[in-house]
Amino acid sequence: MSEHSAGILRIALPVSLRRLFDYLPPKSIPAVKLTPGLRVRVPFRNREIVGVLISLEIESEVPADKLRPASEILDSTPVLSEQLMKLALWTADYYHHPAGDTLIQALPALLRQGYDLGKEVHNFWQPASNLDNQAEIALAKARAPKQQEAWELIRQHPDGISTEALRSFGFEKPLLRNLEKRGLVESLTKAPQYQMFYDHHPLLKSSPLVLNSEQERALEAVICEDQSFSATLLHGVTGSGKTEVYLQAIAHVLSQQKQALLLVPEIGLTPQTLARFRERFNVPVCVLHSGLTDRERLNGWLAAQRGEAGIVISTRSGIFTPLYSPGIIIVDEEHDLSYKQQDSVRYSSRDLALYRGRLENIPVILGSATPSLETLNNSISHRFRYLKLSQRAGVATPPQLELIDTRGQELQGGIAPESLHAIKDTLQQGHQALVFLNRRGYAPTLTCDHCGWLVDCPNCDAHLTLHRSPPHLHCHHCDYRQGIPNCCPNCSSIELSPVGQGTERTEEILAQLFPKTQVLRIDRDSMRKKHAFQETIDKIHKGDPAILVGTQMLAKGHHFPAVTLVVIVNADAGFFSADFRGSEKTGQLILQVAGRAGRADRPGRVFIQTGTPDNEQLQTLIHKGYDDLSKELLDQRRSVGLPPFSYMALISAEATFSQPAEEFLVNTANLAKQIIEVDNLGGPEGVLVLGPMPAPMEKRQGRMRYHLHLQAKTRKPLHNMLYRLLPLLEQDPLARKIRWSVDIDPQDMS
Ligand SMILES: Nc1ncnc2c1ncn2[C@@H]1O[C@H](COP(=O)(O)OP(=O)(O)OP(=O)(O)O)[C@@H](O)[C@H]1O
Ligand SMILES: [Zn+2]
Repeated sequence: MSEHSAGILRIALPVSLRRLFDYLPPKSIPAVKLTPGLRVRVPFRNREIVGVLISLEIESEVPADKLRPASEILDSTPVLSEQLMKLALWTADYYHHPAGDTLIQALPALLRQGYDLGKEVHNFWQPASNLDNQAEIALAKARAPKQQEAWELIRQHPDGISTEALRSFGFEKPLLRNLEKRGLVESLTKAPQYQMFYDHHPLLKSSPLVLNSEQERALEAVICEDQSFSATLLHGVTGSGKTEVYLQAIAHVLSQQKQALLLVPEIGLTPQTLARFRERFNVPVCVLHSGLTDRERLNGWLAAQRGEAGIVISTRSGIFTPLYSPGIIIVDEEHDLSYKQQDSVRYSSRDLALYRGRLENIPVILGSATPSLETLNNSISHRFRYLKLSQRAGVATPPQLELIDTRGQELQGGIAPESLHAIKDTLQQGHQALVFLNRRGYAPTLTCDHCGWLVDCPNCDAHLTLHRSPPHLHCHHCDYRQGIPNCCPNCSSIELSPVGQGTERTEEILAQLFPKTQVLRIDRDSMRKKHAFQETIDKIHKGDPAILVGTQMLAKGHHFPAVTLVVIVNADAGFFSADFRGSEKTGQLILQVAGRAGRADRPGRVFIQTGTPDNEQLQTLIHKGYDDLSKELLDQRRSVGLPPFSYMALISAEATFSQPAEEFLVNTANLAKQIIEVDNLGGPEGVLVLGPMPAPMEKRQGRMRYHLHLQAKTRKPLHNMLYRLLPLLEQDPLARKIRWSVDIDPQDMS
């Protein structure tokens, strides 16, 4: 133990060790006051790394002669607020991940790498100094509304407005360069200057819709209180106008000079959603998602931290976005699996949103048409307030769901005759039809008609998917690709045929059947090019008759007014999945896809094709709806003690060969059982150890995978056992030979 009068810096470092590290202050005394949340550069082993100061201590367990000084304090003010540090440390604790690594991941990449915020200069735009009004007249004549809008904004800022601020209003660089060419504006670089979001007047650009009575009640419930912490489930059927409630709740928050954080699923961040926010508000809206460069991400992060952006819209990792004056957190489509991080710190940002709301003492809204069973259960037990929007907004009516029995039917491109008829009718009426198929590629696999050989991935327990454009075989689990063989490698027959349907094949067949109609395919393959998605969405919005064929990408969050028919091909397979969440997820997906039909003034129909029309859960979903299905599923979960009526941790191990991975989990199971015994964590309320067992997909990416489940009725014993277990696992020599991980509240059990 050593005592140090100048203080000891306790620092979180991005390393895999489950502890914090002690350093002395840097030799050259920093000019800034040492406060938690500053970044510090320190020597670690034989390199220098960036960490975050957690606390100042007087003594250390490290002997005085072993303590090293930090190299440099990187910031003058903390990059992480006290609340965000608490959030990150809670995340590390709850998800049993090393604190340093968790904390560092809460920062944008450039800050992790030690980027110097002190030397920052920003790009600004201001009216040209030798502006002549001919240029203005020319612009007015040019009928370029977006340029006109940008020009008016810049004109209101004689001292310049930053490129970043302009971007958050939706004005990108090329447009600004155009204004520059016209001689209207000029750009300059200078030290950052900030304009607070509430200094933009008025706050609203366009007026809100008149709410229906359910929306009105929901809005009042959310904003009437003192804006302190509350958790609300907004359960609104598809098209019920949840987004309008969010918009108006946000307007209220902004008027109190507070900011809003809206989380959306990775796939839900549609350009229309963003456009809707930018049309409504006259404050900068900052958008954070995986497609940004490091610089763009940092800029957005800073705009939120400094209070320049009034609204932050972000996917999962945005839950750690710093806010100058937090006012509300909204998690849209809260049931979506993309909120759960599947590697490194396996957090659920929906669950973190609730914890953050508590820390910041602000309301949290979880919205969905198909809430997760966890969230529904929380509202049944009154932990969350429950608000329902049971009607579609405006004049739209709920879509009518029909089951199509495909047994004994001749399908074309996977589509039943009755569905084809309906597509034809829909097109004749001048509307659009949407065909949903959860399989991209041409066909799920390729077979030999002669000997029955199927083409398998060499690295995974999976078939290769056949793709036609360009022609190849592709593993969707490990990305392995190969050419299409000319003959069967088993019997040399040249009769190889595709098995089953993929979006490419359905698109091809529909294009043959409806040669005069445009068939638009929307999946990850067809949307790979940069502007492809936006271009296709624009085509759909034109409203001309069309058939849309797509995967999940098309299913969620979109508002296509001309779609009046939805055909769901084989979505019910998930009801038979081995995963205990299979039925829940399938029910949600079917309803989300169905929800795309009839969202405007024309009623919608939904055909659900199935080979198992008698399936009870499918029947419940169609005839009684999601409320009844979710009640049944909750009863089942309760009777067998599965989440949300129990808590789970999944310990996974994988290696090139089975033996070390399996042995590691056998050791883990034994250690777990010893801890249960010694610490008295067993019994009916205690921890159950299940496994080890092979993972449902035993081989993936060339590795053999095993699972061990730990389960308990309450959280506490499970976490107490993990606190004891995990440090022991780190000491197992096998731990270094294999890959292993802990997943708390696991969602993906494959
Ligand atoms: N009070 C209202 N009056 C008229 N139209 C409304 C009203 N509220 C919402 N709408 C319109 O109804 C449509 C659907 O609303 P919105 O997108 O907000 O629904 P949602 O519940 O978020 O949908 P989903 O969950 O299916 O994506 C939109 O076009 C919206 O402009
Ligand atoms: Zn593979």
